[in-house]
Amino acid sequence: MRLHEVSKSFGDVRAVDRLDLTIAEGETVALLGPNGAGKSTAIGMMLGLSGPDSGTVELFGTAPRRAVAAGRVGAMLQDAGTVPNATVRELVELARALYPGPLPTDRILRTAGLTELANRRLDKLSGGEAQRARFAFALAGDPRLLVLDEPTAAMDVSTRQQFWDAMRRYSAAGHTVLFATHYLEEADQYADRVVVVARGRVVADGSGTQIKALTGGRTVAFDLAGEATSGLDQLPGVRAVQVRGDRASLRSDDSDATVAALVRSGRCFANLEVTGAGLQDAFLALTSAEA
Ligand SMILES: Nc1ncnc2c1ncn2[C@@H]1O[C@H](COP(=O)(O)OP(=O)(O)OP(=O)(O)O)[C@@H](O)[C@H]1O
Repeated sequence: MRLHEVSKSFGDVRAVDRLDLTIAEGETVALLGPNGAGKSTAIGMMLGLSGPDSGTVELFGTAPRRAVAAGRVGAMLQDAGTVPNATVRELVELARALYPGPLPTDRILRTAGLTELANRRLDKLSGGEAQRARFAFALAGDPRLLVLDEPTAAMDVSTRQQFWDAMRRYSAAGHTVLFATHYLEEADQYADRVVVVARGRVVADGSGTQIKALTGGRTVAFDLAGEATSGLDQLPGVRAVQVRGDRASLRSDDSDATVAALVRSGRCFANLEVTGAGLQDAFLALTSAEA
C-alpha cells in the first residue's frame, strides 16, 4: 500500500497534509494519533471511500476501489452497523456471498473467536462481541490487507485482549494489517511498526521501542518528605524538574547518576521510583514538538 504526498482538506481544515506512507505485505502497522490527527480521513482514502485533493493512493499496484472490489481488502470502520435480526452465522454467510473467494464459514468464526456464538442474534451481542462480528465480516473475503479503524474503542480490557488474540491469528498467516488507535500500549504491543500521525502528517515511524527511544530518558520520582526543591535541577543527568504537591519527578538522561547523587546529597526522600519513558510520553513529546 502506498500513499504519496496525499492531502485532503474539509473547508479550512487540512485533515491530511502531504502524507507519505508505504506498507509492505505481511506488516502489522499501527496508525497512532490523537483525536483529529487525520487517521480516519487517511483510511477513507486508502479504501477508496473518498479521493485525495492531491497526491496518489495505491493498493496492490492499483486504485483503492479496484483493490477493494477484487476482495483484496477487508475493513472494519468506526461506525459500521450490522443487521439486527440476523445471527452471527447469517452475517458471516452474507459477507461471504459478496466475495469471489471467501474463507470457509467455520474458519471465519474460529478466527474471530465466535464459534460458540454462531447462532446468537447480532442484537443480543455485547459491545465487544459485536466488534468481533464486524471483524468476522471484514475477514470473510480472505483479504490480503485488513484495515481496522479503532477496532477496540469502547471494549473493556478482557474483551480487548480477546479481540487482539483473534487479530493475531489472522496476521500470523502472513496477512497485512493496518489499524488506527489512540491506545498507545496497544500500538506498542500488537504492531511491528508504529506510525505516529499528528495534524495530518507522519511525525514518527518505527518500532514501539524506537519510538520510545526517540524521547529517551527516565523519570526519577520521589516524595520530598518536607525538603525544599532547590538544587534538584543541578543533579547529574536531570533535564527537567516537575513538582506536584510533595512529589518531585525528575526527567533524567542518566537515572543511575541522578539517584546516586540524590543519595550522596543526604537529602531526605521517600517512595523512590525510576520508570522508563512509555509510548505515552514519546507520543506527547512528538506531537507537541510539531505544534
Ligand atoms: N467530513 C468531514 N467534514 C469536515 N471536517 C472533517 C470531516 N472529516 C474529518 N474532518 C476533520 O478533519 C480532521 C481529521 O479528522 P479524522 O477523523 O481524520 O481524524 P482522526 O485522527 O481519525 O480522529 P479520531 O481519532 O478522533 O477518529 C479533524 O479536524 C476533523 O474535524
